[in-house]
Amino acid sequence: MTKEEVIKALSTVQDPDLNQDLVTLNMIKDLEISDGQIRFQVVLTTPACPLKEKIKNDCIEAVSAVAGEGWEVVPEMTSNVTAAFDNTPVLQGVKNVIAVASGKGGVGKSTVSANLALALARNGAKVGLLDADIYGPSVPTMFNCEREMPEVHKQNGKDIITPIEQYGIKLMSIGFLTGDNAVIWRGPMATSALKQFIGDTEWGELDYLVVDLPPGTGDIHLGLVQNVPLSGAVIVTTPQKVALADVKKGINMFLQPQINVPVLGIVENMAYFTPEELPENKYFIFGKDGGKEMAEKYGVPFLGEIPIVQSIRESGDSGYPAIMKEGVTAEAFGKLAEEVARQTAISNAKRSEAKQQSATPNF
Ligand SMILES: Nc1ncnc2c1ncn2[C@@H]1O[C@H](COP(=O)(O)OP(=O)(O)OP(=O)(O)O)[C@@H](O)[C@H]1O
Repeated sequence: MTKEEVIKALSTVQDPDLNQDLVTLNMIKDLEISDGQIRFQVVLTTPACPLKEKIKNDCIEAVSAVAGEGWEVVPEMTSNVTAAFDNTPVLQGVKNVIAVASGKGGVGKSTVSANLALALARNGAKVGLLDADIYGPSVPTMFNCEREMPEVHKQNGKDIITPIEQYGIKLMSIGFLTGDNAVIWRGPMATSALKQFIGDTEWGELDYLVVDLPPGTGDIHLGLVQNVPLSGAVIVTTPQKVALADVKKGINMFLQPQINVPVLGIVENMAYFTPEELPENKYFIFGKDGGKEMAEKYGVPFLGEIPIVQSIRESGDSGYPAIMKEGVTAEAFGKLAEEVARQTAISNAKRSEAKQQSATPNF
């Protein structure tokens, strides 16, 4: 067997999400052929790739078919999360900024943000969570670090904030800086405070920074999307008709031409009630499939359903997010994280393809 033959075989294996073969996508690294073994790395675009097993099996099948008997094919599945943009002046070192938004309050946006961030980290990614809900910061309570004060140091005459680390992710919330004192920010002041707060936090290297936005579609949102390079937005809704009507506003905000942020998809929170001890029993108390139908209507991906489970509320209040305990909720948030990571990778691939095409001269 030669390396060329192996590469040729691997160039028949497609990444089903990105619709290109692994060799063209530059995903094959460190190919070695020795002692009856063909070893290589497959570098996926996210550690949470739900297609990991399929791609691995496709590689083994394609190479084995060419190599024949007597060869063992050993792909090593690794990952390198793709970045939304190269060399952005804001948030350098942060590959993807994912905004979590909702058209209206109380749909569980903060709960989804916190558990999504932890689920991404559980799959091996470097993750930060920014609580941009400056009117009602909830990260300090949800992560049991209400008494923490982030360290501030001077760098080139500027105050730089070190985020708090808890449960393996980096956290920043205006709540850390204001304590119990409610802050009344007005439009432009809120935008500039938030901009400073984001830019002056030392995040270091992150694969994903999840941003929990305030509810609604106001000035803060516009300010944020204009000042921070967002990979995409996740819209949280509940199944009721009234909540779904607000989703439209949320989607439209991100898609308007001067904003133009891809909507990674819709997640339906509180999709149905389930008793934790009987997870197969599902009660669709607010109606069924509203989020899914909304996603279809607007042509955006449906990212998944999160059930209403008593422990989600309890764990949020006790500072120990639900995903940290095995069970039906950990499973639901795990699937959501896989889907968000997947849609981010797809969106990044589309963006870089469009960039290459616009850079290619048209003869
Ligand atoms: N799937 C769920 N099951 C049970 N309780 C939930 C679920 N999702 C959220 N909750 C609870 O609902 C309440 C509101 O959730 P959360 O604070 O996340 O909403 P929000 O949309 O961020 O609110 P706000 O608009 O105030 O920012 C919290 O007490 C939370 O624990």
